[in-house]
Amino acid sequence: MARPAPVIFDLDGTLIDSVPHLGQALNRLLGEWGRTSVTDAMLRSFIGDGPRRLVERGFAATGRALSREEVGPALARFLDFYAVLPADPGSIYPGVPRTLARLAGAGHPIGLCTNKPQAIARDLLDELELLPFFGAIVGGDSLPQCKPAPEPLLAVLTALGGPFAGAIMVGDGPNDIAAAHAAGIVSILVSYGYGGEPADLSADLVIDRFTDLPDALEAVHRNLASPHPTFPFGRS
Ligand SMILES: O=C(O)COP(=O)(O)O
Ligand SMILES: [Mg+2]
Repeated sequence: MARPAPVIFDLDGTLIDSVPHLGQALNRLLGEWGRTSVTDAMLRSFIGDGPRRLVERGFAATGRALSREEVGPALARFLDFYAVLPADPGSIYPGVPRTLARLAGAGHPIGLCTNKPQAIARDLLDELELLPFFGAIVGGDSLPQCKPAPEPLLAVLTALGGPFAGAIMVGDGPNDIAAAHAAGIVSILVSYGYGGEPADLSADLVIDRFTDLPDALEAVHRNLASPHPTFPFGRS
């Protein structure tokens, strides 16, 4: 029997709802600069390209954009604010721990590919008691490239002991789907995250709840084992 396929997860908007904490840190920073706060809806559209872009977008949305010289110190200040916030178990989306436990129990190698800095992502997973599930973590600062480039996904697969047949990326945004596409692996979109309209993102499958994942993986497996697979991305 083929070994279970590796499953690579995005972090923000997929495993955890990071809007409250990112919002607290960003709005503290904006407040120091005399700016108005950003709303949760704005934040959702800012997340997914790492903290530097988040900070830049926060400033651009509330007044003058930061100059190139201002971005570094503003980012450092943002990360200071963010780092002191205690991880909130309530930020984990419903069913994530038990579903990860089920996948790990079935033998799926599990990895993380986020555009958050690697150390921050690792510490967060550790505090939330999710770290033991992950055999590899690649962050937005791990490589010269970040999602939507394929390199971070391929690095996760290598770190998990790949190459593998039938690897799967699970994420909430266009970067996740594009990175999977570029890496030639199957993509599953979670519809509850920050990525916008599922119809605009050409994922192989869409799930509405994290707990739908085992059934989705089964559907991927059946598809890839069929004589005429249509995953990834309508390949025939
Ligand atoms: O924008 C970020 O900081 C991270 O986003 P991601 O975990 O969805 O890649
Ligand atoms: Mg995300």
